[in-house]
This record gives sequence, structure tokens and C-alpha cells, in this order.
Amino acid sequence: MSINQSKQEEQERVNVVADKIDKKIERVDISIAQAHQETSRIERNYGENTKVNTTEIDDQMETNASVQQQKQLVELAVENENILNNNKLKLENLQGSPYFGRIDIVEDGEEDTLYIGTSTLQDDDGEFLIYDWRAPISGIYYNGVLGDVHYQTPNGPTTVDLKKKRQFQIVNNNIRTMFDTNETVGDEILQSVLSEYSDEYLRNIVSTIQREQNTIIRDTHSDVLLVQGVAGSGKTSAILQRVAYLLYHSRSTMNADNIVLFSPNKLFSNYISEVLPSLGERNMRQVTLNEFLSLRLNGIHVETLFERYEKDERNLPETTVKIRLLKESGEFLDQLSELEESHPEHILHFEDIIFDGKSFFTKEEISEIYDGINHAYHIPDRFLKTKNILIKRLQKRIHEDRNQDWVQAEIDNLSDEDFQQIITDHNIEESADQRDIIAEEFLRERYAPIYNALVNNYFFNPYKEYSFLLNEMDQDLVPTNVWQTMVESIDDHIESHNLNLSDSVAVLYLRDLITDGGVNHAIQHIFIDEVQDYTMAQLKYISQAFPNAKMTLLGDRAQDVLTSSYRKKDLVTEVNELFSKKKITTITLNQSYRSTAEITKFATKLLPNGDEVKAFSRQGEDPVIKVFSNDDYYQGLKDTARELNKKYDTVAILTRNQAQAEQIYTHFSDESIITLIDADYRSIPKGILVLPIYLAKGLEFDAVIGHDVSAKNYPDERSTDVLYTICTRAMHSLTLCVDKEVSPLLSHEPADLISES
Ligand SMILES: Nc1ncnc2c1ncn2[C@@H]1O[C@H](COP(=O)(O)OP(=O)(O)OP(=O)(O)O)[C@@H](O)[C@H]1O
Repeated sequence: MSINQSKQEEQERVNVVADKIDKKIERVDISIAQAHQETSRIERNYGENTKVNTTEIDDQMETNASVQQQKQLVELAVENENILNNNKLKLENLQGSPYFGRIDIVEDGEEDTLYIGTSTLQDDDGEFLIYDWRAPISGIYYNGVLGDVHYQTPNGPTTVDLKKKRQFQIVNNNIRTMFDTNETVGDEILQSVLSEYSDEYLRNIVSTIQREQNTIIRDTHSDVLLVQGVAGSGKTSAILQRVAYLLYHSRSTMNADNIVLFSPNKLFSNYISEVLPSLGERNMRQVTLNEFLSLRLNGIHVETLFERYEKDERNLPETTVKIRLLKESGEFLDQLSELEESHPEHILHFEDIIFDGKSFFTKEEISEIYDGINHAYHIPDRFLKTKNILIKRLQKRIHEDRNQDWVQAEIDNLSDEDFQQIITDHNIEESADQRDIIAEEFLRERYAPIYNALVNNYFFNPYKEYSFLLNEMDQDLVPTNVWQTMVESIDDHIESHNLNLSDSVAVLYLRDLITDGGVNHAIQHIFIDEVQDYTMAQLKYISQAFPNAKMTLLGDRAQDVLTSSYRKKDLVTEVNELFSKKKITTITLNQSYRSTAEITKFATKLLPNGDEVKAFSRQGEDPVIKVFSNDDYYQGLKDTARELNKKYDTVAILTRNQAQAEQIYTHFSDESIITLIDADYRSIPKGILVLPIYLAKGLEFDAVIGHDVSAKNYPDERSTDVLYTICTRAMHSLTLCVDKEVSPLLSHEPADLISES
């Protein structure tokens, strides 16, 4: 059969399936409308029931039961509506482009043809019209070459004979292209997908997942999956596809709330927010490292990586580097805990618990309790025993204080309603000592802040404990006076509610270790993008905080913008050392998809091992280096940006730091087309943007302008990572503007790339 005949037949099938999808959507719309009416009816009912008289106890109990029942009905109705809406979303995702792949297989002598799309679609009689891309059999589409192929079923591995693999590009229900192939996904379709212009959001890559990406997406056995992938190799894309895959495979035991993604910044969170919904899934939780740490160190401003980078750019003394490298290592955290355990006679740094302006428990009392507990116990056990004793003492106080005059007077002054409320809230039965019980309940409410302070360990000061251990630490890294100054500066910072990044992780680690807290058992998967920005201490702490989570770590050593000025060791080695007891799989991605071949080749020349990076064969314009030798650098930059903006919707001017971005912005201030992006931006507008490179991490733009790649601004190889990351943000066009003298990092570039004005 000729390909045209096949295309005709395939088109007929697309029409049939498209028609069925439309009809299903019509039906689901009717069900949604009915479900919505039902929810509203139950909610109205619920509203009326909650208005019932609540002053008589009997009535109130009855009302409570009925309200509970109504509440459950509302929840059920809402859930039903959610399921229907979700079904509709999946059908809508299939609309216009119902599938992208087909495989013909022979299994146990039987021939079968399967179509693969973003979700499963069944006929009314149960026949599969489309298989979900995550179904075990769909793995063949991404992995297999024709002939015998294996795939995993719930009953173990199975072998089938793969006869045909066909790819489609279907737009508005019309087959635009169709290929039979032996590869994962042929270049033609990938070419066409990659030459499209960027938009505000990253898109899913479900129809063109490549073999190595597929390995990342479908890995279910590793505790730590470490992906070292060059810029634009699809690391972020693979994360999101992997989340969708894991959600599908563990539907009964896991949902999106059991997954956390550590993302590099807020812009990034918005940028990736459309991928999972386009695959019919809810987004996982997202947090930046700074949000994660700040939330746990309530009331303290934790230095951001960006703030630190900006500071480092100004001044980074060698002693600071030495101390920082120590604090950022996994061993440093081990040292802290060993030191703590090696001082059994040491009394932890406790704090008074203040209530109503007075000390309710003094630190001396708490210290005495702690000291009185057998020193042979581990510190967390002693801490817990101390806490339990304090809670018991609080209970005793409640019991004793109930007869105090002030308590009795307060009870006498209670309104009838409040009095009744205590009785119903605590189910207090009528008896001779009812008033005593009420007095205790009253006190329990009054003393609740004390109880909370105990439960939340506010009587322990982890900052002082940390400084104590630093003072005790035997170190010969830096002279004693330098070390001492460092410890004092932490104390000063704490006074003003600030903490730098490396200390914050150490304090948290120590606090959680001593208090045996801070652990979240519910999270099953942690994803960390841009892992090259993380220290081993941070990774160790994160893995301690989420003990049940498998970790997927994705990074690129060459894009080490934020720490390259001082970090030396290789990320893969470090991670392997840190998690040596876990099952680690390391995957390397060398193929870059984002940029044109010209841009990728240009960028990789900056790297010492650049020849390992494989450019995708998408052709485009050569990058340009524009040198402005006169004093009109900013005018030249402006003209360049405007010129590019005629052709490309988004033109990003990327700088080394925020100050440079602001400076450019002031030169543009007469224009409404330019947007200065800062760390609080949540979405990327179109037009000309100016932002420091660290905010552009993980993002991509149609056209990129590197700001002032001069010898002054990029003097030596310590700037390579920054420049490389800037260049690799560009999809279609890259221009480097230079004020006077070109950076030595570009000295190998041929003269014809350089234009002088
Ligand atoms: N298999 C694929 N099919 C289609 N497009 C792909 C594929 N893999 C990657 N891409 C595209 O390449 C670009 C880069 O992908 P992504 O942002 O996931 O890479 P990355 O490795 O996280 O990049 P970086 O580290 O430079 O931020 C995106 O536009 C993405 O859609």
C-alpha cells in the first residue's frame, strides 16, 4: 500500500476518533451540568441545616450529626464534579490531535494495532481507540526498534514482535505529517516541533520523547536518579513527563501532593505550569530552596542564592571561600552531630517560655530537667523526655490553678453561651465536679500558647546551640581570629533576624536532629532541577527531611552560574559520595535540543569539554558579536534589541547581575516595550526583556542578547559558566553586544562573526 493510501486510511480513522471524542465531550458536559446542580442542591441543604437552633444541647448534638452527614455529601458531590471535569480536560487534550503514534505488534501469534496519545480513550464497547503513552505497552513506541522487543507487564517481562512504528503530526484533526520509522522519533517531526517559536510556557514533549529521556521518565527502581544533562537537553521536560508517568503508575498510592519540585525561581514555576495539565494531571507542589528554608526558620530572613551571588560578585575573600566550602559539605553536618553527641555533660541552649509577660518555665528549670536525665541517652531522647516532663508540669499547673481566685472569677464572668460552649466542646457531663472540669478546660485554652510553645520546641534555641558547636569545633582551615569573627557575625545576624545560606541549612539540620522533628513522611518523590546550585549539605538535609522520598536530581555542571566562583569538585562524584548507601543511577544527556546547531556549537566552544555536547541538526543564523567601539554602547544595544524584536516576539537581554539590568533599563526608560524582570516576577511577558542570568535559569527565549561581553565584564574563565548559560537560553537567535574590547573568552571566534560599529 502506498503511503498516500495509508494516509487516506489513517485520516479516516482520525475523523472517526475525533467524532467520538466530540460526542464524549457533549455527554460529559451534560453530566457535569447535572452534577453541578446536585452539588448546589446539597450545598443549599447544608446551609439550611447549619442554621438550626444550637442552644439546646440535644438539638445541637443532632444538628452536629446532621451537619457532618451533609458535609460529607457536599464533599462527595464536589469530588464527583472534579472527576467529571478531569475527564473533560483529558478529552479536550485529545481534541484536534488525538494521538501521535501507532505500533503494530504480534503477541502470541496475534496481530494488534495500537494508537498512542496523551490519555486512554475507549469505545462504548470497551475497545481501546487510544492507549495512554504511559501504559506499559506504550514503552515500546519510545524504546523499541523493529523486531523482538520487551516490555514490562504487571506479570513480568513480555516479548512481542514489533512490526511497524508510525509517527503522526495531527493538527486540527488533519494529519500534517506521517512517517514509518525504526527510530525513537524521527528527526523530521522533532525538527518541526523545535523550529516553532517559544511561548510563555514550556510544552509537553510526549510525542517526541527520545530514548535516553524515556529512561529517565520511566525509572521506578532508583532511590536517587541523577541526570547530568547539557543545556537544552530536556532535563526539565523529562522531570515533568516523569511526574506524569509516576502519577499514572502509582495512582492508588500517590497523588500530586506527594511530590515536591524544588525549582530555581518563581518565573520558572509559572513557565512549567502548563505541562502537567496538558497531560491531564495536576501540578505537583513547587518550592524554591529559599522558600523551603524560610518556612522552616520562621521569622528569619534566609539569604537567597541570588543575594549571595550579587554579594560574591563584589567581594569574596579566600577565607570566606574556605569556610563556606566546609559548611556546604555533607561532612560538616556529620561533624556537628558528632560534636553534639561527644559532649553529654553539655546542656542545650534553652529559652524561657514566656506567658503574659512573665516566665512560665525558666531556662534554668528546663536545663535542670534536661541535666537530670541520664546522660547516657542519645540527645534527641533526652530532649523528648525533657519536653514530656514540661508538658506534665503544665498539666499539673492546670490542675492546681483551677481553684485560684482569678480562675474562679473568670468562670463566674463567663457568659451563658461561652459556659455552654465549653460544656459542648469538651463533652462535659453533668456531675458534682463539673465546675472543676470546666475550670481545667478553661485553663487549658488559656494556657494553649504554652502548650504550643512546648510542642513546637520554642524552648530550645538552635542558633545559640549552633554557635556553641562552632566555637567547640577543632578547625585549622583559617586562623582562629577569622573563625571567631565568623561565629560572632552569625550571632549578630541572628539578632537582626538574618541568616546566611550555609548557616541556615546547618541550623536546621542540627535543630531537627536534636528535636527529632522536621520530617515529612508523606512525600514520595523529590525533584530538584538545577541541582548544580545545591550544596551537598543542602541535599543531605533535604533527604533527611523527606526520608521516604526517592530523589531525581537534574543538573548541568557547565551552568554553574551561582557557585562556580568557588566550587571545584565534580557534582556527579559528590552526589555519589553523599548517597553512597542508596541505589543511584546516573544518566548523561549530551544531545541539546533547544538551540539551533549554530548557537549550540558557538556556546559549546566556551567549554573545556564542549565537544561532548551534540547539537541537534536544526539550522539557523550564525550568532553575532557586535562591538561598539565608540561611546554609544547603550544606543547600539537598544537598536539591536529593537531590530530583533521586529522579527522575534521575545528578545531577552541577559546581564550578569541585577545592577546591570537596572542600568540598561534606565537607558530604555522612554520605551514601553521593555520590561525589567526581578526576582518577584511570576510570568514572562512578550517584548524586550532585561534580566540577570540567574533569573533566566531554566528558561528559553526566541532571541537572546548577551549584555556587554567585554574584557572588562567577562575577564577570564571564571565567567565561562555565566556566558555559557546566557548563550544557551537562545532558541533561534544569539547576539553578544560588546562595549569596546571583546572578552578573551571569545578570542577563538572567527573575525567574520564580529561586526564593529
Ligand atoms: N524530546 C523532545 N522533543 C521535543 N522538544 C524537546 C525534547 N527534549 C527537549 N525539548 C525542547 O528543548 C528545550 C529545552 O528543554 P528543557 O528546558 O527541558 O532542557 P533543560 O535540559 O532543562 O535545559 P537547561 O538546563 O538549559 O535549562 C525545550 O524547548 C523543550 O521543549
